[in-house]
Amino acid sequence: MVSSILPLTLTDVAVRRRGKTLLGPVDLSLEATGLTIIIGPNGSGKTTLLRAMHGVERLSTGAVRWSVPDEQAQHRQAYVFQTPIMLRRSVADNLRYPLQLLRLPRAEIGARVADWLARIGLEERASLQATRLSGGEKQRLAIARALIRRPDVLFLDEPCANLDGASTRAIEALLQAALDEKTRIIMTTHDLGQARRLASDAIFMLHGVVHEAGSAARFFGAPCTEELEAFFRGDIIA
Ligand SMILES: Nc1ncnc2c1ncn2[C@@H]1O[C@H](COP(=O)(O)OP(=O)(O)OP(=O)(O)O)[C@@H](O)[C@H]1O
Repeated sequence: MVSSILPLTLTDVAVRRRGKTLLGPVDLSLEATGLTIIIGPNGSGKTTLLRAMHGVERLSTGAVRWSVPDEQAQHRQAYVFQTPIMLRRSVADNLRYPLQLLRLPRAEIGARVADWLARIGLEERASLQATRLSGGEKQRLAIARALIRRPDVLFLDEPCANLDGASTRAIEALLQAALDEKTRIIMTTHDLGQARRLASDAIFMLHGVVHEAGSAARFFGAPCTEELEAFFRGDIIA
């Protein structure tokens, strides 16, 4: 494996639509390892920031750079949406598809699919149409379908929105295993408990800009701004 596509650097990144600034200016650098949590009130720009990092949001100014050329970096990252999108195929075929696109040998595809079916506990449902799975199962499958390609970086937008405790735990276990395998994870969440459980570093978005950022211990233990303290208390932030 060639060296990581990280660090990721955002320089003066802004996204404006119809005269309104949705994001920025943002200057950020994300190191090679760990899990970054992006938190903030509704509409603060979390998803826009995530999409900008992934290269799917048209920038009005600035640049997003990886340590390798953009095209290479694109191939080595994956993005999982808040509402998982299932191919109208079986559960196993949903896992097989990204590997077929990579033109991996059949035996390798078979082995990886079997491994991931077991990891997400869906071996018995391998031939079921994926659209029939429950919300939690769909999200596990969507994450597995992203990780099966072994990306350097996994972006997740609110992966546990609307999921119960058991489903959330199952997804957090998947993310922890991915971290152990050195996948870099960058995700948004509204769940502060989840943020504390998973983050190695965190970003607090407010009104489209990074209001505060830092290592998890400092960020959660000793927030620097009144707004972040208020957000942790559950106050409404204007
Ligand atoms: N394509 C677009 N055109 C115009 N406005 C947009 C567009 N996409 C997002 N917005 C607006 O940009 C702002 C930031 O949206 P974004 O989805 O990034 O926020 P968020 O922090 O992820 O919010 P939430 O927590 O509700 O998911 C919001 O006010 C949203 O309505």
